[in-house]
Amino acid sequence: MAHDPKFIRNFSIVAHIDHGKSTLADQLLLQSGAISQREFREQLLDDMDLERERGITIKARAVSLHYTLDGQKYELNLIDTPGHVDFHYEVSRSLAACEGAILLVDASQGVQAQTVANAYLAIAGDLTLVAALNKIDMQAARPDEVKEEVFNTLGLDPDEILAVSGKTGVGVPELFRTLIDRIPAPSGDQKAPLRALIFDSKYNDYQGVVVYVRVVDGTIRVGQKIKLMAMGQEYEVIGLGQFRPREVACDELGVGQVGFVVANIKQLVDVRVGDTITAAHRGAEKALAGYKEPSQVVYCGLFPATHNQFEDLRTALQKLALNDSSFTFEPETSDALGFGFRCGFLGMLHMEIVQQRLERESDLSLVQTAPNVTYEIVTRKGETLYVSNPTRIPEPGEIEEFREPYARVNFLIPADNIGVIMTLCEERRGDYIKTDYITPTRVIVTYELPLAEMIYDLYDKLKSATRGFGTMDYELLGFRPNTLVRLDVLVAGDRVDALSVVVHRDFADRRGRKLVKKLKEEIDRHQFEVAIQAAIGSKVIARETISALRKNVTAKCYGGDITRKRKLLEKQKEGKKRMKQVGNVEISQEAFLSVLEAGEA
Ligand SMILES: Nc1nc2c(ncn2[C@@H]2O[C@H](COP(=O)(O)OP(=O)(O)OP(=O)(O)O)[C@@H](O)[C@H]2O)c(=O)[nH]1
Repeated sequence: MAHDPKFIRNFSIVAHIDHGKSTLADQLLLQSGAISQREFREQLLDDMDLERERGITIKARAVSLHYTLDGQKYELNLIDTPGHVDFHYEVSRSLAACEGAILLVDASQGVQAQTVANAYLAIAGDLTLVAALNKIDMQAARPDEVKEEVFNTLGLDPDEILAVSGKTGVGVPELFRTLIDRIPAPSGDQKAPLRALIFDSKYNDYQGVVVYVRVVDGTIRVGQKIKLMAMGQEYEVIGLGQFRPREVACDELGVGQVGFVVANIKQLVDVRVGDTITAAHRGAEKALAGYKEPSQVVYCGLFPATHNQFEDLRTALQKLALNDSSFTFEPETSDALGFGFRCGFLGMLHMEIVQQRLERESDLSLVQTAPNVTYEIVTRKGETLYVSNPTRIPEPGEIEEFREPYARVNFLIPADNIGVIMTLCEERRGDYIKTDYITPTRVIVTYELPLAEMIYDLYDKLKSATRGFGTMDYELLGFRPNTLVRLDVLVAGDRVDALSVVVHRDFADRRGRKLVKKLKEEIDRHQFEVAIQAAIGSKVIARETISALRKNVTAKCYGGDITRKRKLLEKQKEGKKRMKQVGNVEISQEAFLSVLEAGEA
């Protein structure tokens, strides 16, 4: 097939989570003949187990399909994007390879926080937006109102908004026509030296690194020597192809085409997403505009529950990093927990996913410390430090200014819930910015909040406060100074480094009291009395005591009641996996995370 860019369209689907992107993508494949009815039902695009279970797309994918409109054959390249707020970064990098995007909105749920956020990402990337209401087969669909919401939030013309069903396929032929009519064809220079944008990469046991590219200028050919411009490395192209959705090999990819390159690249770290591929001989002078590095915003320590599994954990992390270059890890030593790793993630959901994959794929049992953010600290000596581990925070006397990251958060909620959301944010040291009505009953409330106050449970709190109807989105704003202190915990007189947290001074006393109380509940009684203290520097601000176990209590527990005994044993077995011996005291995984709950207002 000739690669006339005139007949190529590159686009993404952007939507709020669960608004039906994957289903629509599959429907596009079905209606273009790329997959069969049976395959359609099997949800082809989400091939990771975890994704399927959780119903979210984690990694961006690119699929090429061929569609004939009015006798002309078109190549349509669909680049799938994740919808969750943690994965903004992946959305932007996928969008950079496109000229257009389908903005998909669930016709019953209406505009949600990530509908707005993702639409803005597409607009910022100068893409043509094709708005479509999805799930119009549903009884609860309310197309007219939702069109109005799209108009009020994004200013898109209601008359141009399509209505489709990814499930039944209704409206999809018209969607194809609109995509072809409205999205501009790629406009590269066929004669110029090769420039291809790397928008994703994936590790594969057989081929090494598979690089996803969009050719901007020139042509890439099998056998050609190429250079990755940022890294400066040269490789020979040993394979090229497209996903349709199965791998289909080809000899070359021309202007505007999207496909994959195999070139004997050994490790994911050798490739930088956003880099430009050019020819090794007489290549392009100037690279394409790359994009930002992913920024890890949440950190936590991961420690093997048993001491001898450190190397296993390292192996497991390295393996995972082969396919996810957006999380980081480095060795960390904790007095309390021994050897482990400090890991950085794009957000809370990302953290949860990584942890689950680790446990699932490597049979490790892990102890996780409370997540925290990175702090910017200016010392009395004038140095600026970035600290993502509370135990590394200098003593109070050495700190000139203590700064924490802030985010601007948009809550899209029913107007009835404005009050609860405001209370939620005020309790979390939020600064109110504004309220915008998108319809008389739905609003966007904007706050600026310390990131540390958001990472644990803000999302869950929002969901329960709005009975599931509220959604949120955030963008990082940078660091701001605050009166922050490190709160330490001493168990039986020893500081347990893994329990240290950073808190605002005004909340420290209350937090300290709650924390020791919570720990008292979480730590089992021992044969001796255990004191639990919260301290700032050397000043103890709260204390609880776990009294010693009396012999006859155990005797009773392990006595006649057989079901109770069994339950106890089971619980013990379960708990054992995640217990850590700290000095003479056993501390459970729950206790390590309880520092978070103690943060709740
Ligand atoms: N009735 C109806 N249900 C749909 C339609 N499209 C998707 N769904 C359902 O909506 C849910 C979410 O669909 P997905 O395609 O997984 O949504 P998604 O946007 O890809 O989700 P993420 O990748 O997690 O963002 C699934 O239960 C689908 O079966 C539709 O047109 N009609």
